[in-house]
Amino acid sequence: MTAAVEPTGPVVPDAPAAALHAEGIKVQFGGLIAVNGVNFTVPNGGIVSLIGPNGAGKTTFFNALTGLYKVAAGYVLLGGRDITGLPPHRVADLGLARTFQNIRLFGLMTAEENVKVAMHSHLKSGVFGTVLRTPRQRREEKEAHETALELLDFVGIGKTAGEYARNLSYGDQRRLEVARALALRPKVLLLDEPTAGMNPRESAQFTEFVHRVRDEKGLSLLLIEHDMSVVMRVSEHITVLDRGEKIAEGSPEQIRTNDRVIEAYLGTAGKESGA
Ligand SMILES: Nc1ncnc2c1ncn2[C@@H]1O[C@H](COP(=O)(O)OP(=O)(O)OP(=O)(O)O)[C@@H](O)[C@H]1O
Repeated sequence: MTAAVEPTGPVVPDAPAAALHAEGIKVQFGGLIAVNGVNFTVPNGGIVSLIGPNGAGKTTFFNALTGLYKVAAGYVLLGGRDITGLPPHRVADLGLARTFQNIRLFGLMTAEENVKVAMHSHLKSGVFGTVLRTPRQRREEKEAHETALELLDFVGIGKTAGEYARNLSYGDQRRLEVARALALRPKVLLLDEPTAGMNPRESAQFTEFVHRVRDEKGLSLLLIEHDMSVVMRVSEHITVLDRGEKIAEGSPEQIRTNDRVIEAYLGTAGKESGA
């Protein structure tokens, strides 16, 4: 593989040609092994879901991928580059962005300001530019304003640009989180329970939205999702965790009919959920 010029992390020569690849990931909290030797791949342009019962280790695995938790063993490759052990902000700069299970917005900032804050790492003007309001800084401000509005439009909440984040509906706050993650210009986007709290209509629209994000922004996506009807509709590939271990992976059809998955998680509800 050819080494792209990036500021950190060695290029691993035989890394699988994937957007994101994790190998042998282990995360421990004292004596508890929350994730145990998990291998995992998000193909370029793929939409992958991570599912499993409560406490299976899904969020812990996400946190290990994004540098929030330290791994006890294993490594993570983003586009073939080793990002293991890098702090979350470096991981985000290198192209792995995420949303959180519990929405993390600045409630007393407007929707537009929330998106602009995320763009900060891409702006070139330093402290002096900010203080002196140089022409470059004014130009960047204008561009940031336009990009923020474009992103808000893209996620379907352009009209709320001037509203405080805390006044938006729950579904719109989730969309704002996605806009903010997209402002980082990621290569891979991780969504942690994106439809939690959405009404059935919003959940149904969400499937189409995820495909649009992938197609129009050229991203790969990884989701943790509890709503099985969403999982089965949105995913091209599903990985199932149970008690920290990967117990199955495959297409929605393969997962729906996998005996081990049915026993551990889906029960009859999984068999009944539509494709
Ligand atoms: N910060 C932590 N300290 C100690 N134990 C933790 C911590 N975070 C998670 N755990 C434990 O690790 C295991 C995996 O939890 P995790 O939250 O990753 O599961 P999950 O699959 O995301 O569950 P849910 O679907 O309920 O969000 C659980 O036993 C949990 O109690």
